[in-house]
Amino acid sequence: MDSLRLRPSSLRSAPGAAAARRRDHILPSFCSIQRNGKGRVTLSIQASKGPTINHCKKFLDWKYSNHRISHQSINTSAKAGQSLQPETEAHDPASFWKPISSSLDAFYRFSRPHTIIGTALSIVSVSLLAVESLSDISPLFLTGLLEAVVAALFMNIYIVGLNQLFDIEIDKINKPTLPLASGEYSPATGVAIVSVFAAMSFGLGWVVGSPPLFWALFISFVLGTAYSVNLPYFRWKRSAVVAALCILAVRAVIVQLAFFLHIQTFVFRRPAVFSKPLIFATAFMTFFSVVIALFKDIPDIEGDRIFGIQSFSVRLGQSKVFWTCVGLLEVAYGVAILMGVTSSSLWSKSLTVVGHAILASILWSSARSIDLTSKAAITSFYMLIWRLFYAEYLLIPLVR
Ligand SMILES: CC(C)=CCC/C(C)=C/CC/C(C)=C/CC/C(C)=C/COP(=O)(O)OP(=O)(O)O
Ligand SMILES: O=C(O)Cc1cc(O)ccc1O
Repeated sequence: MDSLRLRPSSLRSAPGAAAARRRDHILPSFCSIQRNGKGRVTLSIQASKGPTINHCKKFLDWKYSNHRISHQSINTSAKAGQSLQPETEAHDPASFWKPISSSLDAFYRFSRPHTIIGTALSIVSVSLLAVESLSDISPLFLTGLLEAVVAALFMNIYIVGLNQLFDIEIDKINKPTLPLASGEYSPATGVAIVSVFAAMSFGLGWVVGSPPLFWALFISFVLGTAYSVNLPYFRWKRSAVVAALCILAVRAVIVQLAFFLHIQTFVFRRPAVFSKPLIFATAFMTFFSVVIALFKDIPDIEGDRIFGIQSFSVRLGQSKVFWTCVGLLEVAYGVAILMGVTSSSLWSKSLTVVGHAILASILWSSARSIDLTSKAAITSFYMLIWRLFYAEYLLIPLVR
């Protein structure tokens, strides 16, 4: 651990101390703060995560912007741009891998892995709905599926990356470990990454030549852009209803219908038939998309309030939104169980009923024990919702 020492006076007497105190808990994963009895504040940097002194200065600049603290008042032996890793490690072979692993770590966080897993699983799952017999699982099918998944993941990275580019200030409060908010990525790096991924997604969609795939990418691009960009008539995330509709349109409608049509009509060259499991998947994911759209903002009310984002949690309160989400999912599970009961196939009936009953009870027992005053608990519950989303896509191909 290397450390930066701040002048004690700058943290005690400066104006705006209350505002800065509110930010005291906001630290990127590589920083921690200790105060001693004499009012001296030490910010410790975990060198293994690879931040440079510039990252730390940028972060301190923001965090203590209400204090009279300048770059000059930070005492450190490291020079600007220099990594905080100790010099003795310079020739250590392990130090060769550190920048690589910290870049991979930053890109991993930038890609919002929970959304990536959700997109990949959902496309594989709906593609399987077009499979009629084992002989359909051919190289033709696997290539068509792979092309669709890769193109969608590129677009997913564009959408979530663009969102981070336009939310840098909000994320400094709500999600300070995201690489643009923490200063690990400069805005120029962010712009370069999202541009390359959008271009690769459209490039792949164009080369494949599947109309449903191309339209799926294009509509997701338009909605993902309109959701985040700060231009007149856009930044639809400001309105909770429009924001939820964007997510619903992509996750509930486009993913189910367009990716099914890509496999059914473009890969298999069969007529489009909207089967019972496909209608079930679209209806179920309508509930799930609304829940994701509402729930993702529950832990974020502090930053959203400051930046005028009128999320349902900001308007109605966290507890109301939390229980609405749990209620919506329980209703969806109830409908799924009823659908399972009406199935003519015994194995599908049993798996659908038992599977959904298990998921519904996991949700209910976790909801009853949550501490809604803890941001960490709400965030981990949000991840449980994503795991239930993944589990649903494992069940959907079994619905007959
Ligand atoms: C290409 C295909 C078919 C899928 C992409 C899969 C995605 C990303 C679907 C979501 C569609 C969409 C319009 C999303 C916009 C939502 C978004 C970027 C939400 C981020 O919400 P914020 O609350 O702003 O951000 P944080 O969660 O980072 O706080
Ligand atoms: O993908 C989605 O359905 C919505 C979404 C949720 C989230 O927590 C972060 C990014 C994002 O796009």
